[in-house]
Amino acid sequence: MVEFELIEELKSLQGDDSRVNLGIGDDCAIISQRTGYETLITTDLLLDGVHFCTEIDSIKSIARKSLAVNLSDIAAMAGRPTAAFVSVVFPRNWKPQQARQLFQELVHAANEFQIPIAGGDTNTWSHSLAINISIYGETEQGKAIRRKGAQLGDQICVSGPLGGSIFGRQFTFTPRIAEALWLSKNAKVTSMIDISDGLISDLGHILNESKVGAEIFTEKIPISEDVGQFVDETPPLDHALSDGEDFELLWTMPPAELEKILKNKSCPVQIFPVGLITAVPGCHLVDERGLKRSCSLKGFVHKLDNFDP
Ligand SMILES: Nc1ncnc2c1ncn2[C@@H]1O[C@H](COP(=O)(O)OP(=O)(O)O)[C@@H](O)[C@H]1O
Ligand SMILES: Cc1ncc(C[n+]2csc(CCOP(=O)(O)OP(=O)(O)O)c2C)c(N)n1
Ligand SMILES: [Mg+2]
Repeated sequence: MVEFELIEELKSLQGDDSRVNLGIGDDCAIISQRTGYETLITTDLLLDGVHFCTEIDSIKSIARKSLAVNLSDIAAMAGRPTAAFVSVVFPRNWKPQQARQLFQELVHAANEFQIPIAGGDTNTWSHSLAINISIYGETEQGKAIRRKGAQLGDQICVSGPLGGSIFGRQFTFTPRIAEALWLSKNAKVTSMIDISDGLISDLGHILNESKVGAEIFTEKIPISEDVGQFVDETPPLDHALSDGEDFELLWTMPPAELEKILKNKSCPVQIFPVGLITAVPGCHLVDERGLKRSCSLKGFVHKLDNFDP
C-alpha cells in the first residue's frame, strides 16, 4: 500500500463540508474568510513515546487525542474550529490495515468534534509514529481571548479537576470549546489558556504575558480522583499543579464577573476559583492556614539532552 491509496481512502471517508471550499486532493485547501471574523491557526505535534505509546494505547485513542489537544488550543482562545489538517508519519513496518485504521479513527474523531479534515500530508519512515495536526478556526473580530490581559485583583479559575491524566483522561477529555464560547459570550474574561503542561506552568505564561503575579489557594485546587492511582511519594496537590495534559481551561476575570456567572443557572462551565492576580511577581501558594510560599513546581517541558534548566 502506498501514500496515494491511503490519501484516497481518507478523502472518500471525509465527506463535503460547507466550511471548506476545496478539501483533500489539491496543492492547497481553500477556505473562505467570513467578514467580521479573524482566523485562528494552531498546530501541535504528537510523538510515539512522548504523547502516547503505540505499544499500549489503541489507534483510536491516539487519533482522538491528536485532534483533541489541538482543539483545546482553539478553545483556549474562545474560537470555533473550521477545519483540520492532519499530517502523519507512519512507521514503514506498519501493516496497511494499521495505517488505514488510523485514518479511519481520525475521521471518526473529526466527526465527533464536528470538524472537517481539509488536508494534510502522509509520509513513511523507519522510526516511530508521529502525527502533526493543524487546526484553523475563527473568532469574531477582536474577540479572541489571549494569555495577555490578566488584571490586578482578577480571580483565577479552572474548569475541572486536575492531575493524573496519564491514567486515561489524556485520551478521553473533551476539549472545552463550548465552555470557552459560553464564557466569552457571557462574561468579561481577561486572559485564558488551556492546561497542557500543568497549572503552574501554564499560569506562568499568563503571568509573564500579563506582567502580573498570582496567589493560588491550595485548598481550592480541584484534585482529580485519578491522582489516587499514583503509587509515588509526590503529594496529590503537586500532581494536580504540575502533571499536565488536563486540557482544562485556566482563565482570569474580575471578581464581579465571576459572581455573575456563578449565579447564572444556565452556565455550562464547571468553575473552580483557585486564586487571585496580584502585583507581586511570580506565583505564590497560600495554604489553609494562610502561610505563603513561592512556588517552585514546574510542569512538563520538552528537553534536549544537554539542556540545563
Ligand atoms: N517550532 C516553532 N516554530 C514557531 N513557533 C513555535 C514553534 N514551537 C512553538 N511555537 C509557538 O510558541 C507558542 C507556544 O507554544 P506551545 O508552548 O507549544 O503552546 P501550546 O501549549 O498552546 O501548544 C505558540 O505560539 C507556538 O505557535
Ligand atoms: C508516553 C507519555 N509520556 C508522558 C506523557 C505526559 N506528557 C507528555 S507531553 C505532556 C505535556 C504536553 O505536551 P506538549 O507537547 O508540551 O503540548 P503543548 O504544550 O505544546 O500543547 C505531558 C504531560 C504522556 N502523555 N505519555
Ligand atoms: Mg504546542
